[in-house]
Amino acid sequence: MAQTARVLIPPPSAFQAVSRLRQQQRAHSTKKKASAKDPLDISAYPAEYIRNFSIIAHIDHGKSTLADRLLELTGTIDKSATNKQVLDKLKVERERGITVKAQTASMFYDYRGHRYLLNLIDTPGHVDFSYEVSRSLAACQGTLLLVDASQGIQAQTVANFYLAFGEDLTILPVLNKIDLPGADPAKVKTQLQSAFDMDPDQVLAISAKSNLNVDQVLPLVIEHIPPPTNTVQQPLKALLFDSWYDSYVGVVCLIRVVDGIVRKGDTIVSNHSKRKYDIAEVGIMYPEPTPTTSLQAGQVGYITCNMKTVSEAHVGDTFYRLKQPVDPLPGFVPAKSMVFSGIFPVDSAEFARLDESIEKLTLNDASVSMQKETSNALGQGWRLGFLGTLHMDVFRQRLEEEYDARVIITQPTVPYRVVYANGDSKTVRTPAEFPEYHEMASTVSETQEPMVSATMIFPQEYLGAMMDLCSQHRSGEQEHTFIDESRVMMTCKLPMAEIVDDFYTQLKSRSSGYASFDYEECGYIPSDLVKLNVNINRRPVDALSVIVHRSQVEFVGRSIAQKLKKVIKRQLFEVAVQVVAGSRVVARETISATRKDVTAKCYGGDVTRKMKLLHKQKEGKKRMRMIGNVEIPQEAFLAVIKK
Ligand SMILES: Nc1nc2c(ncn2[C@@H]2O[C@H](COP(=O)(O)OP(=O)(O)OP(=O)(O)O)[C@@H](O)[C@H]2O)c(=O)[nH]1
Repeated sequence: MAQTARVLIPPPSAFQAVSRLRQQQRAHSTKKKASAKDPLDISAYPAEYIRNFSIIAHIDHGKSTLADRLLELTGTIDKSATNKQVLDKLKVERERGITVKAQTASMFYDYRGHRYLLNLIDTPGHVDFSYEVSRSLAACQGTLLLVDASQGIQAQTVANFYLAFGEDLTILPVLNKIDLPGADPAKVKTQLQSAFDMDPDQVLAISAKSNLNVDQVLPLVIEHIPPPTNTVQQPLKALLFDSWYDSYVGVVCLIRVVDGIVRKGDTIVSNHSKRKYDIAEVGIMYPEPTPTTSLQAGQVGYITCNMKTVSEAHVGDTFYRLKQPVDPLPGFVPAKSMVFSGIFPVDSAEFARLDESIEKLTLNDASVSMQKETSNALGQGWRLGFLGTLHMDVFRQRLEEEYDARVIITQPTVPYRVVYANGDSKTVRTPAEFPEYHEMASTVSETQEPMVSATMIFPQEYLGAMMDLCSQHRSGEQEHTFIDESRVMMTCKLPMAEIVDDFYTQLKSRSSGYASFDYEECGYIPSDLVKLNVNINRRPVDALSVIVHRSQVEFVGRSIAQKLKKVIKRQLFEVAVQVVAGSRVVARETISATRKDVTAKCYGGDVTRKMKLLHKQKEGKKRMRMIGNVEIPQEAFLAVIKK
């Protein structure tokens, strides 16, 4: 029941002051957390006055901008110019202008005489991060489906709609960017009607940038999204849906309290590991972690406890109170890695440090799978599984920027399957595991590759170019339908290996950026696969091996040899680069001999200058790998990845 008289949180103006103070604290020192303050009492918010919702959309349709506006409107953050995209917290997100990690923020909002506690989850738009979206949706009862009024429905609009639909959430369509001259709200409303059977009259049209109609968003949320169920009297049942590592407080778990109540000092048990934890702090993301006296049924917030290692926070886990076990929540289907790549430290002395960094980073990103790997050429490293190539690239960037790591990433591969003559089969995640040429005929009965079902949406004038692109990437039969008079939705099956390569870049360039793309995995088909090995001066460099379809052997082989020729520096002797399929040389390049004297330009005396140059050369060499007697630069591995 409503207990408005007991609202103990400060009024919005005081919140602004707290928020401002917090920002100042953040700017000057990151040492002191808000935990020094008295905890907020949010027990006066029963489920009835809570709304948990997310914003989903295609990439760049304005989710983070709308989230900013809502946080400003509720006084959760200032309207200052520095408060841009506050929920895109990672450096990589700000640099690339994309959301990679779903973020939660709580707000208080007065509506029709009541104060509501609203929990908003901003989700990523890119297909590689859709796992983040599905986890976030498990903490919500409804979602805003945001569509750019100038671009209309795109591939991830469709994919995200079906994710939310599958979770049985209330979906509220919102058109954004109606301030743009190219915006055509009427047309996009028709698209929403024909694609999702939505009533055009129920679609709210806003501009998150200019604040137009943004004040109508939260009333829409309160009136149409159902509150969570009020089960505060029942034993504690909480879903762990996200977690991260904070260097001051350790592991932070984001939870949705489904039943009961949880407070500081309680002892809870993880259903996954059956380990006990004492809760050190509970709180809400406001938008920074802000302690509260409790979290109760329907509320979304964080807990910190005595979790020692980052791997203990198992996303999808259910927590319950000690001695009061409950039926666990269904959790999540584990994210399936689509792209596997080897990661090795540039300097092998950094292995232990990199191991720790990767472990921390994978806690913040449960969709990365990890296993140790040893390469003849690169030493000890890891084989990591990612959801896509952007995901892989973002992971690498975060390792380098947030953990100051220097790594070599090998050519990504998809999980192939090898069926042996004796009936056994195995999934192959690295070229090293793939049978050699001579073994194929005697022991292997079939090789298979994973396929995806791809959806593309684009203006109809690009239909020919898109059909061409798919055919060149070994697509199956293509089907297309018109979603309005000028836009086409095309679907087809493609080998996953084709899309981890440069498919997306080509799709964008051939459609002048207008085509959008989404895919989901759809099983394996038999495929004639061949392993290509690279020999440098007759020594195999296992980290450069690739698995390709037989039809691509010559083309890929030539391209690898040419790229390596460009990036491997000339040595004091001649270097032969060979790409081989079994004993057959598919392509060969020769790098002629030279001698590089870095001090050549230093005429005359200054010995310190010469020393400096020689030292610099030595530093540069740390980024090299010796394969036999040939130095291979880091760029060689990157060159093979890039087309
Ligand atoms: N003109 C106009 N531009 C907008 C509006 N809303 C957002 N933008 C701009 O659109 C771009 C993308 O906005 P974001 O909020 O980062 O989009 P997003 O959906 O969060 O992006 P991802 O998280 O990467 O999927 C930014 O340059 C915004 O300034 C709007 O209402 N009008």
